[in-house]
Amino acid sequence: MSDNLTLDEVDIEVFGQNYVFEGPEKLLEIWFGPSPDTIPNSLFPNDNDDKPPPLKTGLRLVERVIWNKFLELVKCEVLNVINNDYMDAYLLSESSMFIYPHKIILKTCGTTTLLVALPRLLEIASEYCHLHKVWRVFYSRKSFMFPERQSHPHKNWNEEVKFLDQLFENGAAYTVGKINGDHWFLWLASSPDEFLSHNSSRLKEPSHIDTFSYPLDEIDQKKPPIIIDLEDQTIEILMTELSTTTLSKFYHNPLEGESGTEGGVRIDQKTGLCNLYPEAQLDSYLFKPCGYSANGLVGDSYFNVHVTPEPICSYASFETNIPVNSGSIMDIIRQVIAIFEPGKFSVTVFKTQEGDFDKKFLVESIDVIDGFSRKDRILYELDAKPAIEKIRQLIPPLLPEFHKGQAGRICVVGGSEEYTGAPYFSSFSALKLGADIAFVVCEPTAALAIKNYAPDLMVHPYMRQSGDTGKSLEEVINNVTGLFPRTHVLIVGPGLSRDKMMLESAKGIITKAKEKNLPLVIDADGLFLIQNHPEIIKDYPKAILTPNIVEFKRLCDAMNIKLEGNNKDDMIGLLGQAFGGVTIVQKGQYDLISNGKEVFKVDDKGGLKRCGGQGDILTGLIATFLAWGSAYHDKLWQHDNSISPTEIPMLASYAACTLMRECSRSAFEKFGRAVQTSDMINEIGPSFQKLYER
Ligand SMILES: NC(=O)C1=CN([C@@H]2O[C@H](COP(=O)(O)OP(=O)(O)OC[C@H]3O[C@@H](n4cnc5c(N)ncnc54)[C@H](OP(=O)(O)O)[C@@H]3O)[C@@H](O)[C@H]2O)[C@@H](O)CC1
Ligand SMILES: Nc1ncnc2c1ncn2[C@@H]1O[C@H](COP(=O)(O)OP(=O)(O)OP(=O)(O)O)[C@@H](O)[C@H]1O
Repeated sequence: MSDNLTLDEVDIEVFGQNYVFEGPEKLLEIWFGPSPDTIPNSLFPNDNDDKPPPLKTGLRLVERVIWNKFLELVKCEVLNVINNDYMDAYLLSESSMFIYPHKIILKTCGTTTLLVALPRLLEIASEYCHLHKVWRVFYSRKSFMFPERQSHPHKNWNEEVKFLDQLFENGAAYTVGKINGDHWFLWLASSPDEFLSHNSSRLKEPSHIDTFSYPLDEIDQKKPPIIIDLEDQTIEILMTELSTTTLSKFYHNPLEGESGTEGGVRIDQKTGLCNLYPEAQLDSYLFKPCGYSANGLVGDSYFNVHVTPEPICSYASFETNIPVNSGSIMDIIRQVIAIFEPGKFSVTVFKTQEGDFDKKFLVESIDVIDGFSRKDRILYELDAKPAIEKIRQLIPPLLPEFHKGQAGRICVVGGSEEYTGAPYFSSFSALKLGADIAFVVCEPTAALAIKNYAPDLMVHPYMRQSGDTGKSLEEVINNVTGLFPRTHVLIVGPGLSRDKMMLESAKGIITKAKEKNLPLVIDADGLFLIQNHPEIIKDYPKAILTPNIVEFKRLCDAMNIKLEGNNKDDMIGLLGQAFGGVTIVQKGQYDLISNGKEVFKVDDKGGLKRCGGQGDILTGLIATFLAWGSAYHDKLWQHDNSISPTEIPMLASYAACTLMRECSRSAFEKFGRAVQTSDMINEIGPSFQKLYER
């Protein structure tokens, strides 16, 4: 840059009078699987080591010359490549490309023709990596500054959507923000039949999109099912009207040294960009006469920075998938803003999962920055979680023609001299969620207490503890099974106690329930019974076991599943397999749900008080969702019957776990340390409304 010329004059001298550059990038993410280990032929060196595997698999096997050719279609070229164990990061003449084994992220600015190259990208994945199916696709960009300069299909959003829709069926296109101001376009599609924990959007089956779940009859006993943690988060800070002082730093001044990589390093230091993530492996580049790009790698995450410093179209972007939380997001925004001194900026946080903080809270935590006034704050839920969408279909509508009992009749077998709260929590939660009728079958002294808490419950004092006179084991079992014609789902265990007669009765009741094909939820002392007699429940796919951490370990011991040599999170799949397709709900800091074939993970935020009885609420919730699943298959109301009966236990468990955590979160928010299980029961209605009512 000449000392005597203004930046505008430099631009005119170098580029000519009408030169402008389109800084805002097009961003494409193609996922061929949820994680590197879902990609065929992943080369994991040892199953047992904790250190990350080399991950030099999948898309990373494609040779550089192939990518070079591919990038010609995009109209950009490679300037430099860096890599680490997790990915290869390409610095491009027009932005960046990140290649993981299972996904590719391509971001290009100017008048590049990114989408034109997409069919070739799918061919490359198929030809060189045997990746014939795509699992998730995102395409997004901010509204262009100079749309008239773009080429097909980027001339307008409708053309881009049409282009993508032709490649993948049932994509969803969104516009977010002010149509007559800054706005964003987003197109996305993901696999239709997800076995996942949470929050990614879901569409119907596109030609290139498929899932990776195992059919039950193909279970490989040695291989644990894949655990899908879809946590993925991208933050973008897009800045315009950068200060002249800042802009001048991104011009090449021959007196200071070379441009290119050497110049990039100079800029990193001059601007403080190298301090954003001091631990990052940084690859930066100064263009001639101006402009700057950088890729940074931090473990399995990246960031990139691109700067268009011409004053007439000044623009800088910062993007990262390095996780932030609501505490640290302001720090990173402030740091970036301080470096670029923009006149205007926008922040986009794209999250597939709430993780350890509420997304609403995250958006609200993006505070006002000194010197700026906020014009807009938008929380946009792009699409419901796939499982949630299915669960919504299972919820019976409230119709005037329905009669008493059709929306669910739940029977809880539990409640002893010692424990009266547990069966009450379980049965009352079922009612609060929307079951019509709840019975409690318990020991006579417990019956008195429970009748006093809740006249809404029907309490049958049929159970007997050892030493009680007046009823034989057979009579007890017959009395309880007499309720079966009026029962949709049976819960066994809350407050049952470990009394021998109570456990023997429970055993007989479970056996009879199986003969009647009744869905079963087994918890607490019911699990103690199963731990000693796993054969009672083995191979009964209509059973759900809900162990806490201690009960889970005992069940694993009973089924001879050893922790040594197995990843902690793999155990649930193995236990589900060992029980022959019974659904296991492993409760804890996060909940894992598995039928031995798939694993759902639920880590939505819960409260911080661990009062006794929360597990009992969960059983009541699961049972009600199960009852609704039966009503769905009995065609109680009109629907498309798209959900198979075998999906119900996993979906019901998922629904109940998400709901339970939301109840505990909201009750804790109100009462803090004083919160009680009964306060959580009061949150069932509002929480259900929030999560599941349309
Ligand atoms: N209000 C009522 O009426 C309620 C009644 N209930 C009924 O009580 C009955 C017994 O149920 P339970 O859970 O106390 O027995 P069980 O699992 O054998 O635990 C034994 C020991 O294991 C431990 N431990 C347990 N959980 C753990 C964890 N997550 N993480 C770590 N450790 C854990 C813990 O050991 P500690 O902490 O004392 O060392 C505990 O003492 C059953 O009928 C149930 O339905 C409950 O539903 C609550 C509300
Ligand atoms: N550390 C945690 N963080 C968040 N939620 C948790 C945590 N631990 C348990 N939970 C939730 O609390 C509920 C009950 O789980 P818990 O492990 O306490 O079962 P439990 O011992 O059978 O309960 P109960 O007291 O009814 O016998 C579950 O929904 C679980 O997800």
